Amino acid sequence: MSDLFVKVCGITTVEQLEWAIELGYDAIGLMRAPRSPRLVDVDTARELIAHADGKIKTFAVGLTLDQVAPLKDQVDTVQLYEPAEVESLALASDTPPSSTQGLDYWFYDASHGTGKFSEIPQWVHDVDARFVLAGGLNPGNVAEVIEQYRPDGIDVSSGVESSPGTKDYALMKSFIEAARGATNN
Ligand SMILES: O=C(O)c1ccccc1N[C@@H]1O[C@H](COP(=O)(O)O)[C@@H](O)[C@H]1O
Repeated sequence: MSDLFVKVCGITTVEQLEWAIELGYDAIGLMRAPRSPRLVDVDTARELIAHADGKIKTFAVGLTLDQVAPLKDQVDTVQLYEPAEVESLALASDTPPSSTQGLDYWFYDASHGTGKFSEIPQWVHDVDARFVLAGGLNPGNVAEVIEQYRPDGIDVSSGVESSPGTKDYALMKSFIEAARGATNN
C-alpha cells in the first residue's frame, strides 16, 4: 500500500470532485489564479468545499494570498507561489525556497498549469519539507518520476484533462493507478 500523497488540481465541478473521491485521490485543488482555464469563483469553490465534507482534502490555489483569501479558513491547505503569513501553507516554486519554516508542504512546480514537463533538479532532495512534485505529470510519466525522485507526493492538472480546464475520468483513473503502482520506498 502506497502512502504517497496524490493531489489533482483544478477541479471545477461536483462531478469531477466525486471522481477524485471515488478514485482515491488524497486532495483536490481549487484554482483561484485569474487567468487559469480552471478558475472557479468563490461561490463555486465554497460549494465544492462543502461537498468534499472531509472525504478528501481541499487546497485553495493561487499565485498570491489575496486570490485565495476568501477561502483560506474553509480549506485544509492554501497553495501559493510566493511566501505568505498564513496557516497551513503549501509553498510552490521552481527555485529553492529561502525558508521552509512552518510549511505543510513544498511543491516543485515549473509548469504553472501548462502541462509542460521539464527536468526536475536534484536539489529538490535538499529542501527540508514534505515535498510534492508537480508540472507536466501525466499517466505516462508519473511512475518513472516517482521511482526516480521518491517524492512525498505528486500533483497533476493538465495531464488528466481532455482539453484545458476539463478533467477526464479515464485519464484521472490511469494517472492514479500508475502513481499507486509505482515504487516510492
Ligand atoms: O492550473 C493552473 O492554471 C495554474 C495556474 C497558475 C499556477 C499554477 C497552476 N496550476 C498548478 O500547476 C501545477 C502543475 O500543473 P500541470 O499538471 O503541469 O498542468 C499544479 O500544481 C497545478 O495546481
